[in-house]
Amino acid sequence: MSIDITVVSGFLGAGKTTFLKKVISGMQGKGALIENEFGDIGIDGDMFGDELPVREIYAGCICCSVVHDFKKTLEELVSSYSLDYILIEPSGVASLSDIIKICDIVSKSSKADISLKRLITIVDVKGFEDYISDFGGFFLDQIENANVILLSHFEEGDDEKVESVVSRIKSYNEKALIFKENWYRIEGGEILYSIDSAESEGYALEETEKSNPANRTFETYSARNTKSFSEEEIEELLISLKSKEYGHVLRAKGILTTDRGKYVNFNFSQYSSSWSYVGICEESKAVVIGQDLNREKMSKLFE
Ligand SMILES: Nc1nc2c(ncn2[C@@H]2O[C@H](COP(=O)(O)OP(=O)(O)OP(=O)(O)O)[C@@H](O)[C@H]2O)c(=O)[nH]1
Repeated sequence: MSIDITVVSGFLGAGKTTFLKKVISGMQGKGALIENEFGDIGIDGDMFGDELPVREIYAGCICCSVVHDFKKTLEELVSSYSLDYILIEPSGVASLSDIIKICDIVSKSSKADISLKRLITIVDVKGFEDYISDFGGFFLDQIENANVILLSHFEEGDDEKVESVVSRIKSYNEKALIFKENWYRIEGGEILYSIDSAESEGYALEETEKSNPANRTFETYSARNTKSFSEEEIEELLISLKSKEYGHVLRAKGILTTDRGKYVNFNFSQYSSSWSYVGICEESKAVVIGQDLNREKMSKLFE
């Protein structure tokens, strides 16, 4: 029996973790998840509770600066645990083509029967144009090498925008299955069924012109044991991260405590932000990814 690998890539905040959380319960057999975060602190791993074993690799991308950790983790998983499937969530700025290559190398060296079953990229409709023009080197590699593309961050009535993004995606990758429905509103098993019942073209590596490594293009700020916030202050925080006051913030997320002793999960990108109450967490923490970050101001905000 082969071990099916599903890679869920997509730019910062596209919805990778949200997608995985939805579909995990519909996966058949015994599996594990490799969760990669560009920031110094893992946030997403906590979102999976004990649904399946999660291996977290953070402080860089599994395709470059922490590639050895990734190879080691993948080798160990394929050779020691009789798994049926492995899910991989690379950081939002990872190169999908490099991850495919690493999976191929591990497949050959371990003699394990690994099948790259789903190479999924989630495309944020709202951020599409800006991400192509500002970070094309990272973003296009994810689009060109996917065999399934899902769209995120759009609502009913956005049909024109969706069609324009779909036709741009087709110009970069005409073979991928583009799933136009709003998966965010669909039950996990149904999404998997739709993806798997469509004919897949397999994959052919596309060599995108390489950009600078992610750790030379993006920087991160992280904080543990962050201060407490009122609900109003959390709203203000999400608005203020949009201004240039803190630098060019592309993504921020974390777990904060409120002045009423509750825990809140917050999510920020330039195109959407939200927060919601979550159960008791081990610690409060925040991670910010961007460019020219103002660390002094950032630490006043969180610490
Ligand atoms: N409205 C809407 N919100 C979405 C959609 N997809 C994701 N979100 C929200 O966007 C935020 C970020 O989603 P994540 O799943 O954490 O994104 P990610 O790609 O894992 O983020 P990073 O790995 O940190 O880059 C969360 O608040 C999600 O609930 C979507 O299609 N529509």
